[in-house]
Amino acid sequence: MRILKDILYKTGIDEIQGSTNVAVQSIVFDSRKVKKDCLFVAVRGTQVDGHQFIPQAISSGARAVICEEAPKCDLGTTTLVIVKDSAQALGQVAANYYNDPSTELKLVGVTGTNGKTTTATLMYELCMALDKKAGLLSTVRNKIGKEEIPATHTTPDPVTINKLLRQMVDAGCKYAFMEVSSHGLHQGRVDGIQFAGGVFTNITHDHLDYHKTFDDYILAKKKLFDMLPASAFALVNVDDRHGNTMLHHTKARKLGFGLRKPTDYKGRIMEQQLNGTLLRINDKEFWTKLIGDFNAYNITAVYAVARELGFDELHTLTALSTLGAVEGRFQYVRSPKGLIAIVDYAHTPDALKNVLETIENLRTGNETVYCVVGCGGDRDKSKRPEMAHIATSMADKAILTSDNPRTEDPETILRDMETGVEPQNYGKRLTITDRKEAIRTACSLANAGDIILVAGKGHEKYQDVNGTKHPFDDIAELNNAFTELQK
Ligand SMILES: CC(=O)N[C@H]1[C@@H](OP(=O)(O)OP(=O)(O)OC[C@H]2O[C@@H](n3ccc(=O)[nH]c3=O)[C@H](O)[C@@H]2O)O[C@H](CO)[C@@H](O)[C@@H]1O[C@H](C)C(=O)N[C@@H](C)C(=O)N[C@H](CCC(=O)O)C(=O)O
Ligand SMILES: Nc1ncnc2c1ncn2[C@@H]1O[C@H](COP(=O)(O)OP(=O)(O)OP(=O)(O)O)[C@@H](O)[C@H]1O
Ligand SMILES: N[C@H](CCC[C@H](N)C(=O)O)C(=O)O
Ligand SMILES: [Mg+2]
Repeated sequence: MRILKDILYKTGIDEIQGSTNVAVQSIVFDSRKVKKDCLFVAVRGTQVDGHQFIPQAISSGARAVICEEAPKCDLGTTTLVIVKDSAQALGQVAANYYNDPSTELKLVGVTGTNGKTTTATLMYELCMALDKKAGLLSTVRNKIGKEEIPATHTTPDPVTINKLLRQMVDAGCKYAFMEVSSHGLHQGRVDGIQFAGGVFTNITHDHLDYHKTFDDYILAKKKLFDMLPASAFALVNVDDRHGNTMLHHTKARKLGFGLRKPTDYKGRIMEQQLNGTLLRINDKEFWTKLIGDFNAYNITAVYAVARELGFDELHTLTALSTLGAVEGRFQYVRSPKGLIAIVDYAHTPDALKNVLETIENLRTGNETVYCVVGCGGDRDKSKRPEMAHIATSMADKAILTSDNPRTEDPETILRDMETGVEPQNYGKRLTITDRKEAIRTACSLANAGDIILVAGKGHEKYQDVNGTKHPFDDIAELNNAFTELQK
């Protein structure tokens, strides 16, 4: 419970009608979830305008309403607070409600098209390995110390974020790491949050269905760096051509990491094998269990963050070398008879290309590389032909299949993908709509020593068809196929 007037600071108030000396029991931004004496915040969304639900919120017992425009209905005893930007106000009021938990933590935000989950999760695991209690907000899971809380979004709504950060502080966490998606930044989900550091991994093609232009997408990511205070650090991948753009208006300490250009944290792959990578960062060399150039970037960023947070160099390196793959990120599944499958969340053209390149570099002989891949429905359509092109040109055999068709017809998605297959690669591809069947087919075609990449779903445990999430797990499907086919 909080008194309204105590939680309205920095919300950009234009006008108040009614008393602010009233108690609110919770903050709600969905009229369907309104409870008695809550504060309802009306937000203009991507589908509907939350303002239209103000009368419903009031009749369901909202004690106060924050909005941009006064409703026409009778307010009764409900207090009305008119602000310039409700989404921004929601972020701020949520932080205020929970007493600014982000200021009591060293909170590092990670943004970028690919690598957010891996980088944030490795940072969290590094802290825990060093006996520094930490929290994590990620696509795969949220963590408060060792306690696990299921994740619904990459970056949750502001009320959930602040609630979880407060729970982290109460549980004794000193550090927290979170993925900050471009949707989250654009929708003000982290407005009101104070970061101790921001990390930019990279930016490539994705989410152009939502952000419309690549420039808008870049600007959304840049917002994280624009909002950092002077006491924070801003760490960017200098090998990405938009890395420096992120730093243009930041007040924070500017730092770089990368594998190519000289910079503050310069990594270099010294040796790469199926079971790990010998990495040099500046003048320090160590083994990591992670594989691939992209993971060398991720590990270099994690090392840089650890050093910027003041962690001891030797302890950090020792702990880093113990960390393994993040679930569904270049995760190995081996068959009893020596087939190697790799489950990876590559769901963008860039990620798919990186993973196939990494596999190519790990080849020791004449292994055949199979790639099972699909593209999500109700998502950026322009990546479909590109991903099919990458799969059929880089793997020896590609099996195009479904990945969360959502409200779209899976066959239509596959036809979109097929337009990217070049005539010389027609013979290398099979199209099998049913993902289970696609995985099984790859397993039946492959022989010992061959490599099967199953891309796109990673840790996901479902296939979303028309709003119903049917249980589905790439790893379980692979293991079942290995058993049934005695591979
Ligand atoms: C497209 C998108 O990002 N939508 C998010 C957004 O909802 P919206 O703007 O679409 O909401 P809306 O339906 O237009 O409604 C507007 C407002 O009216 C309210 N409302 C609506 C109906 C009603 O009856 N009563 C009512 O009060 C809604 O609660 C909302 O506040 O704000 C909601 C609250 O924060 C989010 O849950 C929701 O995420 C949806 C479910 C989603 O799928 N988001 C994905 C695309 C997403 O955010 N992904 C990124 C990761 C992307 C990546 O990098 O891979 C993420 O961070 O997870
Ligand atoms: N630094 C990186 N650069 C490019 N690709 C990467 C990088 N790290 C991981 N990947 C690839 O991208 C995939 C997704 O990685 P990860 O889940 O860490 O990214 P993410 O940014 O959290 O994605 P999402 O936006 O869907 O949450 C991985 O499975 C891997 O194929
Ligand atoms: N965060 C991404 C995940 C995509 C994963 C892929 N399996 C799909 O469903 O398209 C999105 O929601 O666009
Ligand atoms: Mg993620």
